[in-house]
Amino acid sequence: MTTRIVVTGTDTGIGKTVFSAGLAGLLDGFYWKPVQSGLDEETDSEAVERLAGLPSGRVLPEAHRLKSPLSPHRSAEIDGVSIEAADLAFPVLPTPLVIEGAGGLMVPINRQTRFIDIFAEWRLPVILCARTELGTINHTLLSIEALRARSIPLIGIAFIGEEVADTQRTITEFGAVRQLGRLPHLVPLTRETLRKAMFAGFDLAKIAGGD
Ligand SMILES: Nc1ncnc2c1ncn2[C@@H]1O[C@H](COP(=O)(O)OP(=O)(O)OP(=O)(O)O)[C@@H](O)[C@H]1O
Ligand SMILES: C[C@H](N)[C@H](N)CCCCCC(=O)O
Ligand SMILES: [Mg+2]
Repeated sequence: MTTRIVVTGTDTGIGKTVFSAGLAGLLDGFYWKPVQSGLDEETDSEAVERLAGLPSGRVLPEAHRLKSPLSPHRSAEIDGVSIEAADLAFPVLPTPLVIEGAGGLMVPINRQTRFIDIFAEWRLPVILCARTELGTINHTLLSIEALRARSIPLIGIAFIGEEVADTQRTITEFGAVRQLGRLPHLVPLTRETLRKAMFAGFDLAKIAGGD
């Protein structure tokens, strides 16, 4: 059973947090967003508190909370702080832990280090979230290539959005990667609709089985 899973994505704003909330709920685990940039609106951790249906204490505090909703490296500079890789040592816990990056793989945490460099150090299995809309084939295959070039274990793709069967098939075939499932855009998005959609859309054995 994989106890620590990194959730990353092909871009910012594609649904990593909602998927992470659903996954953490399904695994009855913990959630950690090491670096949160943007504090004026609901943070990722607050969204997971609202959506995951976990007991209190399961959403761990961020290592960095940065004011501006920008790339972490820039948001940190504006706040006059520096994010170091050592700040992002993941906690060792007895139960599953879902760790969410920020934006996509190449997003920098400072002027020398990107999230993908952290993931390569961690060597934890990764789930890559991807849209299903036009444009996702390129973004997803590029992300897969970047993970493979660094031997970062990739459990598979979590598609987010309406079904586009040929796009999903094209990505899994060219990427030689498992499709873990698909999370549609939920209206309304609630703890209940998310839990139902995760049970319907994903095979936990494929996910928890690891890379
Ligand atoms: N499956 C979904 N159903 C309904 N709304 C969704 C879904 N996935 C994402 N959203 C909405 O889309 C917006 C962006 O989603 P989310 O915050 O999960 O993106 P993200 O990839 O985590 O972004 P970031 O890179 O900032 O962490 C949010 O308002 C979220 O509520
Ligand atoms: C602010 C946003 N919600 C994320 N937390 C950070 C996204 C960084 C994206 C950087 C980029 O790819 O240009
Ligand atoms: Mg997020």
